[in-house]
Amino acid sequence: MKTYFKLLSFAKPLGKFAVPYILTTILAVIFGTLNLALLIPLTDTLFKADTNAIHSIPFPEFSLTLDYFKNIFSYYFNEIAISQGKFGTLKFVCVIIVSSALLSNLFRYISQRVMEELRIHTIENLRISVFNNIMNLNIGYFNNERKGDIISKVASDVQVVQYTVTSTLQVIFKEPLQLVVYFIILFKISASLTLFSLIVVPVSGLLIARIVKRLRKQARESQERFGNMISFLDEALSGIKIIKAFNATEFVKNRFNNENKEFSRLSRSMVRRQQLASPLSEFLGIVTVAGILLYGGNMIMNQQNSGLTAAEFIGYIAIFSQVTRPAKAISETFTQIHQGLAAGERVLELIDTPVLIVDKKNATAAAPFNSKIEFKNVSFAYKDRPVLNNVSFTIEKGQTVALVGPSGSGKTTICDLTPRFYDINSGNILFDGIDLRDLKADSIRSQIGIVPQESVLFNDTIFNNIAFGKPGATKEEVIAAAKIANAHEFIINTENGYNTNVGDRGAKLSGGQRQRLCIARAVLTNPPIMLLDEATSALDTESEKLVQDALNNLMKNRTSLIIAHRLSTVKNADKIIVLDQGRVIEEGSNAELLVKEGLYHKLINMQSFEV
Ligand SMILES: Nc1ncnc2c1ncn2[C@@H]1O[C@H](COP(=O)(O)OP(=O)(O)OP(=O)(O)O)[C@@H](O)[C@H]1O
Repeated sequence: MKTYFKLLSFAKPLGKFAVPYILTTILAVIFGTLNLALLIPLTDTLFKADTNAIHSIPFPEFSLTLDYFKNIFSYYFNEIAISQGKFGTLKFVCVIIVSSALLSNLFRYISQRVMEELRIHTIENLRISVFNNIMNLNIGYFNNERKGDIISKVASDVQVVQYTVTSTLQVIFKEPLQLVVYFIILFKISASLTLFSLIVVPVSGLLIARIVKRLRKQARESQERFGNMISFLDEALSGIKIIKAFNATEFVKNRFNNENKEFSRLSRSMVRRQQLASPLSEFLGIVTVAGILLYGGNMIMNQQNSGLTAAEFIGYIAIFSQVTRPAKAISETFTQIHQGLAAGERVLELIDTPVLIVDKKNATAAAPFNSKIEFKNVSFAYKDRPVLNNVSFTIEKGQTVALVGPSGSGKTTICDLTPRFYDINSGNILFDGIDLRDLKADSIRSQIGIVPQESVLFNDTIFNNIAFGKPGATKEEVIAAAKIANAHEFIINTENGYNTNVGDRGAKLSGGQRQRLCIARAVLTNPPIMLLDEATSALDTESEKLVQDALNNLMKNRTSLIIAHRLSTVKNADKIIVLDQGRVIEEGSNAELLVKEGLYHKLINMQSFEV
């Protein structure tokens, strides 16, 4: 129930929808029921022996009861029967039946429109909240979650919530109201028959509750399986080249098929349960109608003093046969709501995941960078896996600092800590002497540019990929950045120049071209500090030179921290930090470190760097 109300809170402002919905639904229910109740005078007229025997009745006195309205109807009905005869009365009843059917359907249509509005509005809000929260989450969250699962929560689970949880809103109000109104009329016609029929309702309720009990757990499991399938799909699509190169298509297909089979098994079992509820309640409904036929028919046949006329009995059966419809709708909703709630829980988990890296209340905006970044006794662990141990070093403004060390020594981690993608466990990272945690994260990140090892491009035009970090950048600015990044020449030779689409993750471009676009993007935002992860993938000499020149242009007049993979980079760096197993073990210039004959010397001798 908590989940349900939490999901409903996304329907705000509920009042805007609730009032018109309730009003139109009440009217639809009233006219809908009237329609059926009119069967009684209709049958009465058809089977009445003689209208001449009818006498005038007085106009009823006003009172706010059901009987008053019934008496008004009887009055006019009587008058018409006297003046127009049998056929005239029949016409009168038919006109009223048609009018009330028209009104009932009109109001039902309006109420459904309001409900659809509410449904779409709620889901829109829910989707925005989920996506916003995902974007706000810290990078660490994504290391532990499967991308496909997140995708399936946003894409599929939100949809399930739409079709189950919000559709129950309709059922929660309308169907019970319809049931109550039907039962009022039924009681009015015959209290004893209605009491008899009421015995069956709790019995069918209990039976259905038993059937649907396991549904929620199954629904959750099946949604998780679906998430796995999307993950596989995502991985398979991104790694299609490798899959083919390693002849692993069969392996990947099998993995996907297994998940798919398991998902289908769960879906089958769930659907069977869900579908059992509806025929069961319908069957129980028919059993009740048959019971009433026996019981009520017997009353009439024996002419017992029940006050029930044949016409009333037919009207009664007609209305009672309609009772099963809202009852069925309610039972169906109960079976579906489990699926909706399970999906809702998964979506809410994502919305409620706390954003771990948030600005302190009194955080200030960092002033433009003007002196140094300092790591002071920094220790850091990914969850409980220690990675950096008491790391200290300084990057002075204008310096180029190279990080070197064996694989897994913690170079990337240091680069990720500088823009505060993670919070450290102990020590301080100081930006111009102020701890990162006392500054607004945005104000630091806006002063840091990142060129990752693997180019990150979006399926968009070249222009938009470059202008990504600077919304509203002009064409001239983008071209100037592309020129500095040695990218302009190749861009204007593409099919549509700056408007060429780069394909999924930049698939339509070469590796060197992708890198140069990423460099152009960094140039355009013009940050004073650059974090660079040098690409290790071998490019041909021509392309390599273009990229290297572009990087040199980018680093000019900036402060740079580089994960170095090239000999030229380390040689030209102002300072080299040598890491081993999360510790800084050497620090100095190329010449100083070579003299020491330590790890750096060893790395050079092992030809760990590309020339
Ligand atoms: N998200 C993560 N969760 C847990 N452990 C991680 C995570 N990312 C990295 N590590 C671990 O932290 C250590 C340092 O990783 P890091 O990526 O910083 O090394 P690196 O020096 O950049 O390595 P390489 O040169 O191979 O890129 C490694 O042992 C790695 O296994």
